[in-house]
Parts: sequence; C-alpha cells; structure tokens
Amino acid sequence: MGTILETKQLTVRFGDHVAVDHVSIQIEEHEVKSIIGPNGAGKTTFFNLLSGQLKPTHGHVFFKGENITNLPPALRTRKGIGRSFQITNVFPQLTCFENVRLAVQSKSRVYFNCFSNAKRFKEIEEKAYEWLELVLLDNKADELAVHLAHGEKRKLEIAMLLALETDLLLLDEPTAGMSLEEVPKILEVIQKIKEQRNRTILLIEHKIDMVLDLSDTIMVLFNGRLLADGKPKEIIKNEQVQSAYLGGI
Ligand SMILES: Nc1ncnc2c1ncn2[C@@H]1O[C@H](COP(=O)(O)OP(=O)(O)OP(=O)(O)O)[C@@H](O)[C@H]1O
Repeated sequence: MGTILETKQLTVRFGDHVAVDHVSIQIEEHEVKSIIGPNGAGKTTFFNLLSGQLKPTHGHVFFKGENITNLPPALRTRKGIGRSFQITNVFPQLTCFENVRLAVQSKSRVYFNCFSNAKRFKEIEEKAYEWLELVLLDNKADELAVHLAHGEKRKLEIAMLLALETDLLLLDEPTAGMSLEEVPKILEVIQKIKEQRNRTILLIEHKIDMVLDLSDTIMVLFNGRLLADGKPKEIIKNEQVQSAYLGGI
C-alpha cells in the first residue's frame, strides 16, 4: 500500500487571514484519517482545497502521485475523490432505492430507455441494493427520502457517495445535527466501510470518542496550521494538542 493523497505546503489566504497555513500531510491507501481542531481551525477549508472547491494560494495537492492542484471538482471526482457535505444532498421526492440507483447509473453511465440491455439494469439495481444494505438502509428502500430522519438521510448520502466508487471518501461531519440515538448507526456504517479495506477515508468530526474509535491516524489543525499528525494514542498524549484543543484532559 502506498500514499494515495499528499499535500505539500498547502496554503490559502483570505485577505490577511491564513485559513490553511503550509499544511503538508500524507494519507496512506485504505487508512481512516480524521481531522480535528477547534471551530475555525481550517478543517472545512482544507477539505475544499482537496476537493477543488477552493484553489490554494500556495502549495500543491497530489492524488495517486499526480499533481491535481489545478483540477476542478468534477475532474477530481472522476479521478477518485468523493465528498459528502454537512448539508444532505439527496433527491427528496425519490425513494432511497431510486436515489442510490441514480448514483450507480451515473457511475456506470447507463440510462434507462426501451432499447437498453435489461441484464445491465438488473446489475445496476442489485448494486443499488448492496449499497443500501451496507449503510443499513435496505429496510427503507421504498421510502421517499423526504420522509427519512436526519441520520437516515446522512446514511443515504453516504450510500450515494459509495455508489460513485471513488477510492477516497471525504466525509465532512457525518454526524452533524444527529440525535444521540442516530450517532452509533453512522459509526457502524463507517466501521463497515473501513472493514472492507478498499477505500480511504478522510473524516472531519467533532465527536472525539468516535474519532478515537475509528481512526488509524489523526491530524490536528489549529489556526490553519498542522499541530500534530499521528496515531490516536500519540495524539491523545501530545501536550500541545491537549492544551490547544482537548482542554488539557
Ligand atoms: N471564503 C472565505 N472567506 C473568508 N474567510 C473564510 C472563508 N472560508 C473560511 N474562512 C475563514 O477561515 C477560517 C477557517 O474556517 P473553516 O470553516 O475551514 O474552519 P473549521 O475548522 O472547518 O471550523 P468548524 O469546525 O466551525 O466547521 C475561519 O476563520 C473562517 O472564518
């Protein structure tokens, strides 16, 4: 296994404010890496630089060894970087199954028409059910997305992201806005994706227990700078991290 994503001295300024400040990291294939840091530390801005929503003022992003710093978001998705947002992104008037099937179709570029191959559609439908099963939503396949609870919508969004079959998943606070009962279910979904060991996950998450449970490595941002990057045990012991973020636990 090698490095799937690397940033070198990645920096973005907004006027006088340096939101991401010379951040150099590496993400290994099939690892789960989390980004933590206080509000305003630069986590979402860093994601925007990786997914192409923002262009850096300085530095580079490499994906599978290729310099993608100047590629637009759609091209990055095609190369294998998929991103979820804090706001759920599903079609409310379609069922869960239809939402995921659309994502599978967009990946396979097969569209329904009367001349098309029925066998191919069957494969697409089976694949859509597989993703729904993986995110524990197969029992809601025929439910309209508009009727789902918030946590279920997040799971549906993750299923749609998985259906795009990107190698790297950028998950931006998948538990944001969830009730206490919903959080363990998302944790279980991410754990299941992790167990398959065929995706790399970069996760922004405020729930520190969840981060410690899931992550192979954790990077800590503080005022746009990389304060620490290492295994959960090292991060927890790091004195700078404790005083800057964890409140000296
Ligand atoms: N487009 C922008 N223009 C100006 N300032 C911005 C812009 N985007 C982000 N910032 C600033 O950059 C800093 C980092 O913001 P960012 O949203 O990345 O932090 P964050 O770590 O994701 O915070 P949170 O945990 O609250 O989501 C903040 O001070 C924010 O106000």
